[in-house]
Amino acid sequence: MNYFDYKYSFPLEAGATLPGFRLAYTTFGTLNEERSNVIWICHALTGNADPTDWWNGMVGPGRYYDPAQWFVVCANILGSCYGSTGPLSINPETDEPFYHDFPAITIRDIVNTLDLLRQELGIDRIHTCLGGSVGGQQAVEWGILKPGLIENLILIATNAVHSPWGIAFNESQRMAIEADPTWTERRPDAGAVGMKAARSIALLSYRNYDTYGFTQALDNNEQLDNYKAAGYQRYQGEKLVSRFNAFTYWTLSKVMDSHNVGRNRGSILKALEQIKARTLVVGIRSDVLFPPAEQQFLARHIPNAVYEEIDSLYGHDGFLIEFRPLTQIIRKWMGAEKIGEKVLTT
Ligand SMILES: CC(=O)SCCNC(=O)CCNC(=O)[C@H](O)C(C)(C)COP(=O)(O)OP(=O)(O)OC[C@H]1O[C@@H](n2cnc3c(N)ncnc32)[C@H](O)[C@@H]1OP(=O)(O)O
Ligand SMILES: N[C@@H](CCO)C(=O)O
Repeated sequence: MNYFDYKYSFPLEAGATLPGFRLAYTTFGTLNEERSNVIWICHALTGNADPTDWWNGMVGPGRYYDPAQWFVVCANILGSCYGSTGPLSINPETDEPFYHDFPAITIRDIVNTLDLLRQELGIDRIHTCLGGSVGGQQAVEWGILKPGLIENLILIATNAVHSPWGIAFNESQRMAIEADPTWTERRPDAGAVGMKAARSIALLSYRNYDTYGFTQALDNNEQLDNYKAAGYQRYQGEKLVSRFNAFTYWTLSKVMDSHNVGRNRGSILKALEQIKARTLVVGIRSDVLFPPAEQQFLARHIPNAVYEEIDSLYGHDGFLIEFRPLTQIIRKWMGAEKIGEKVLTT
């Protein structure tokens, strides 16, 4: 793991200022002489800086993004808890962790920190920037913020503005955290029980009716309790608690809520029109959180974007699982002769 320490005050979009920040990041492969082989991967809500961990079907030896050919960069985002500055970091003004005092941050702030890291690494063009979900929110924002920097933009299961539906899911999760009586305490595991319930709520939006029907089917007709689906929800909550914290969860859920590429840019359409990168947008047919209509909207309004759709039993989380169709679509698009052709599959 590498660290980038930015030692200057960093004004945030919502008004507060961070007294500097740290980003944890990984790189794989070698930057070529022309500095033209950069693949920048933006991670999703609870991801980290190591895509060979959570996207191992896309990145690694023999994968589409093979470090033998590409220089792959991924940074843990501001506000997260895998090495970058977040609510559990020490606030230099108090010498104590920020906890509830961590300031409100936005996707645009996160992208500005990524861009500072990019400059530090001496990268002046990104061959491909890609991400799914919150990762895609960063990628589209970066494409607007720095037109001309990114040559190829791949936006998967993401949107231009977070939907009222998505915000409602996030608020329900924050309500679960607030209902935990420990949430007001200043300790790293405050709100952990609430976060378990929050993850359980979130899972309903990351999967769908069919996912549960297929993977958590009733054992028999005689059952009165102890259903598999119930055990699964609890297990997933426990699993997140073992690797995450409620402060970060809260902060990043707010980051999703405020994602809106149109803010202070006239309109969402005007913002999307600024993108110069050749763009591929991928939707997942069974995604109930970021439904395909959101990606079709992106593809309609980003100049020369191509839209593709994949199937997945997993719904929204399909972007973390469906490596084969994703690779096929990216390979086809990268090799596409007719750049600018719009393929809208409904
Ligand atoms: C530092 C870090 O660890 S970062 C971890 C990396 N994670 C990220 O980057 C976030 C993105 N990743 C994810 O969100 C997820 O890992 C996904 C979407 C890719 C896959 O989700 P998973 O939880 O692995 O898959 P799935 O939903 O099928 O659940 C399988 C798990 O549930 C358990 N499970 C399944 N059914 C049940 C049940 N009825 N009762 C109890 N447990 C169950 C399985 O045993 C399995 O457990 P395991 O994860 O300990 O092996
Ligand atoms: N399952 C994803 C969230 C959906 O984007 C994560 O935990 O990061």
